[in-house]
Amino acid sequence: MTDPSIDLINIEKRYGSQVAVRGVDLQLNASESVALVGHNGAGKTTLMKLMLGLIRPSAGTVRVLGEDPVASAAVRSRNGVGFLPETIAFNASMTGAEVITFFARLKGVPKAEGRDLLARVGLSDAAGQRVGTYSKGMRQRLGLAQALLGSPRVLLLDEPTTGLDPQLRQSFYAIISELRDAGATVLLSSHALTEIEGQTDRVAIMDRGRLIALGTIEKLRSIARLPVRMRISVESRAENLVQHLDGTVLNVSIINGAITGAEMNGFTVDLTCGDDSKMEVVRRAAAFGPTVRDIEIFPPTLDELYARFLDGERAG
Ligand SMILES: Nc1ncnc2c1ncn2[C@@H]1O[C@H](COP(=O)(O)OP(=O)(O)OP(=O)(O)O)[C@@H](O)[C@H]1O
Repeated sequence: MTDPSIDLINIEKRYGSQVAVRGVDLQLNASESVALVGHNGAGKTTLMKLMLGLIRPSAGTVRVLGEDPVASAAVRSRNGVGFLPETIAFNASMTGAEVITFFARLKGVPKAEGRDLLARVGLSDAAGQRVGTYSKGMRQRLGLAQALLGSPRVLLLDEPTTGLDPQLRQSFYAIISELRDAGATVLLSSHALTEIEGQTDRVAIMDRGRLIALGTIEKLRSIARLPVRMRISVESRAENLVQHLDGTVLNVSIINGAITGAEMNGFTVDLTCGDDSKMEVVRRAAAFGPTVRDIEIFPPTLDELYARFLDGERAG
């Protein structure tokens, strides 16, 4: 097994009496993308700053590409890290091409790579335009292009899709997947839970400086044990199906309580059930006969899982 690209061991970061991050253990590997989610002030940016070596931990160990990122000798690992900050300001009087050439020079990367990256983020046509005339989405794409200079093995992106329209977001996530497939480690922070669902391999949930959950969405679902929602569509009256299910299947509770409340348009039944009784409900519904037209299953969303983990943490 290869060493993790990012290795945080029992990290604490204090600002005076304020504890920004505490007890964080986090290992990220090559060829994986991870979303870091949490409320404002949860500690996401602080973790990224620690990984970048911009600040030192008050306690614990940070290793990025095998090195302490704060150490002056850590040039190799610093060159292997790309970063897109939450807000990035460029010189408004420079063109996009000039900006990317400037950053390419700083990183010791050939100018041609900057041009290629502008094309990759869809800014070729605007390369000769002053950045001051760019829209927020264009500036964000320019920021992403500078973060990608030098083919970094680790990419840290702080709320990267803010200001991007849905189409740009899709192309942004396509770029992230390509980089991940090519072996990079991608960590991106986000508040947009609906948007990141299915876009990253793992999700890390932070709350008030602590890492309270980490895993694939399937793993988080199995830990959270939230109910699954189901929608069954029938050709005949839905009440008959409800009567067939109710009392025959354990752990089935009808949304809105009363059986009649479970009907929608007379032909649709919404149910919730435990994940472990989901298949039993499907079997029973299928046994109801050919009048069952469709069975849809809605597992808990990342939004719901996030709320559940936060509630659990705050209650416990
Ligand atoms: N330089 C600093 N001095 C003092 N406190 C700080 C400093 N930087 C961060 N903090 C505090 O540390 C905590 C974590 O902040 P951080 O910026 O890491 O959160 P975040 O999860 O990135 O939030 P957001 O989603 O708003 O960007 C907050 O309570 C914040 O006020």
